[in-house]
Amino acid sequence: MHTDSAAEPLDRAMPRRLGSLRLRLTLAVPLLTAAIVAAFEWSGGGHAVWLVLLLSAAQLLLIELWLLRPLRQLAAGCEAMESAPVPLTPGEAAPVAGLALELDRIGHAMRRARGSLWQQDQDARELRRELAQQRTLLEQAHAALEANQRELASLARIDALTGLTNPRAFDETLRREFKRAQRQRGLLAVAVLDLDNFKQFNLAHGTAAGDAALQRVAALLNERFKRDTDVVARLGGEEFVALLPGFGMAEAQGVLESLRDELRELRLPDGVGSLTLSVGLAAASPAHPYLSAQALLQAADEALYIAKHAGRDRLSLAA
Ligand SMILES: Nc1nc2c(ncn2[C@@H]2O[C@H](COP(=O)(O)OP(=O)(O)OP(=O)(O)O)[C@@H](O)[C@H]2O)c(=O)[nH]1
Repeated sequence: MHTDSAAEPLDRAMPRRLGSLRLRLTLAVPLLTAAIVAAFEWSGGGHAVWLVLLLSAAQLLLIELWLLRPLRQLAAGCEAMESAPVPLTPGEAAPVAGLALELDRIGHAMRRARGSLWQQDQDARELRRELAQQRTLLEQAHAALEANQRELASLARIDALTGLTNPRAFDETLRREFKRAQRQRGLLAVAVLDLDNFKQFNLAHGTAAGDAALQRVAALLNERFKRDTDVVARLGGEEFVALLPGFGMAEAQGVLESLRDELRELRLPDGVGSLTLSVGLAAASPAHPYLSAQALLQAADEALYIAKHAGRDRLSLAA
């Protein structure tokens, strides 16, 4: 066996060495056997027995050197690869000769490859875990964003102080209900309600008391106009509006007069006096149509103006 073959790539060295073994078996051993037979015949059955014995011994020696020893080394290499932990660095490798050394190197390379695959598998698992965490965080952020958007949308439609519908949302509803009433030839009443002398109320009791009063009035409006189709909004300051689908002038007037009475009796927080209300009312019907939702609201607003100028604390009907 040649030890300089350590530098040769293993995939080429292995077949070459096995081929060499096969050659020795097929050529050298039969030749020696033939020589032994020839010597035996030449000796004439016993005159040169020593030569036959010598050739037989040489054959046995060659078989031992060329065949059995390499095979033993091969077996030893295989056993070493299976059982003994082979050091990872070539410098630490035990000196194993020839084919066994090559087998040892193959085993060593395979173990390194297996170690590298295992490491890659671990890395992939870690990466998957991180990806799952990132996805969870992303989903949480998405949910928070949606909640914020919902809150913003709701803030955009609701008056912060009273919780009533705000003017923008009211405008949309008014247009929708007006078209519906037109389509169905139904009734639609709109009342604009304004607290009287609220500036003085604020001055007398303070802005906080004014805020509390506005909230109390809003709650009362919600209680009085609570059909599914009723909408109450705060237009701004101390001004409110009620949209009453299905109500004509007479029904709306009855409800609003009751409301004004209730408001006068309303117990305000901290017992800070009382409030009165001026109301302008307009109602659209097939007999009294309006050109647009805006025209209907304006008519109610003009009626409120008349109520204020007539002395406040009253309800005025649009012409
Ligand atoms: N406390 C409080 N006051 C408000 C709010 N918004 C508007 N106001 C006050 O409401 C008052 C409205 O005054 P005006 O427009 O003169 O109306 P008024 O005093 O009620 O007089 P008339 O409407 O003519 O009866 C002002 O003093 C505003 O500062 C609010 O959110 N909270």
